[in-house]
Amino acid sequence: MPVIELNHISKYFGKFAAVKDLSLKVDEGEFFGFIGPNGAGKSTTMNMILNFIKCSGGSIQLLGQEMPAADVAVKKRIGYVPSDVRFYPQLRVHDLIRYTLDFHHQKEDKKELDRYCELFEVDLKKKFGDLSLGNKKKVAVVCAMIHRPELLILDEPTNGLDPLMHARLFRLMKEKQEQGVTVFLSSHNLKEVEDYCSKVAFIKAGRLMGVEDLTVINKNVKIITLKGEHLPLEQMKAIGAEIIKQGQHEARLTYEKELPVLFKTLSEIAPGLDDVTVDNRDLEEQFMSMYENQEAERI
Ligand SMILES: Nc1ncnc2c1ncn2[C@@H]1O[C@H](COP(=O)(O)OP(=O)(O)OP(=O)(O)O)[C@@H](O)[C@H]1O
Repeated sequence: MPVIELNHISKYFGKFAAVKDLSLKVDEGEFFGFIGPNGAGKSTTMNMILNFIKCSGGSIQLLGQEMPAADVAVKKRIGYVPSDVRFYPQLRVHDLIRYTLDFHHQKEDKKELDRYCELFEVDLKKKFGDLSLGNKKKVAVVCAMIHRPELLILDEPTNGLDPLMHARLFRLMKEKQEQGVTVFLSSHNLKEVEDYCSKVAFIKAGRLMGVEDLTVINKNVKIITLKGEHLPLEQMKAIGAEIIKQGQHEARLTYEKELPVLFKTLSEIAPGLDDVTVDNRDLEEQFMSMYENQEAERI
């Protein structure tokens, strides 16, 4: 069953389309990455999902219920970490967590709270306004998880966290997903998305560029970089390689056919070149080639 279902949603700010005709399904128990360059429309999409802003068009179903009609009922089942964390500065962290639990009609589980506080080094006695950016983010993470949500929506949750906390947060999200929680997160950290997510959606200029299953995305795809005075691109194209970037003395190509054919061709062309490298394609390469090749329009 889809936990998040977006049907042709759009968001216009005046005439500017921040999100345009975006349809997406996130199934129960998935660890779903939502990636795209700055200003692509990730936060706008999340804000529409959570009914913080109204869609200009399209419809949204969350946890099987129609939004915005089911707003409060659905939000009780969701944990959310915003990209820009803002709570009342005068509130102590412990009070903030108590209010979160009250909203979700839940009692404090001391053992669980202690575990999160230890994991993220959160000081319950501090005033929220006195915390650093990273520590505010960690409090937001605890607030998002403490009421045991079925769906976690996290907007660049690792922003401001140090590498140790990055790792701890991703491990905790993975643990939640293994317990059946659906995780939907936007991120600029492609390595982490690649390591943890089962699916990834690419968004650019407000449009969905594609959804990829990360278990198959990079299988058998090679990235070949050729450097030299004369690049034998026709010979590479003849064996099925596709050019993804071409400069005067350097070209990058993808290849996903028979490897013996590739290596035979490379051994023939290598003597005329300055350098040849062959790598497995990773998410970063996929991301870069997708963004370099396609320029979506905004109307
Ligand atoms: N309230 C608003 N009024 C006008 N334009 C807006 C508004 N909110 C967002 N935008 C524009 O919509 C576009 C998408 O912004 P959004 O914050 O969704 O991008 P993002 O993918 O989350 O970016 P980042 O990775 O930098 O956080 C941007 O060009 C942004 O300037």
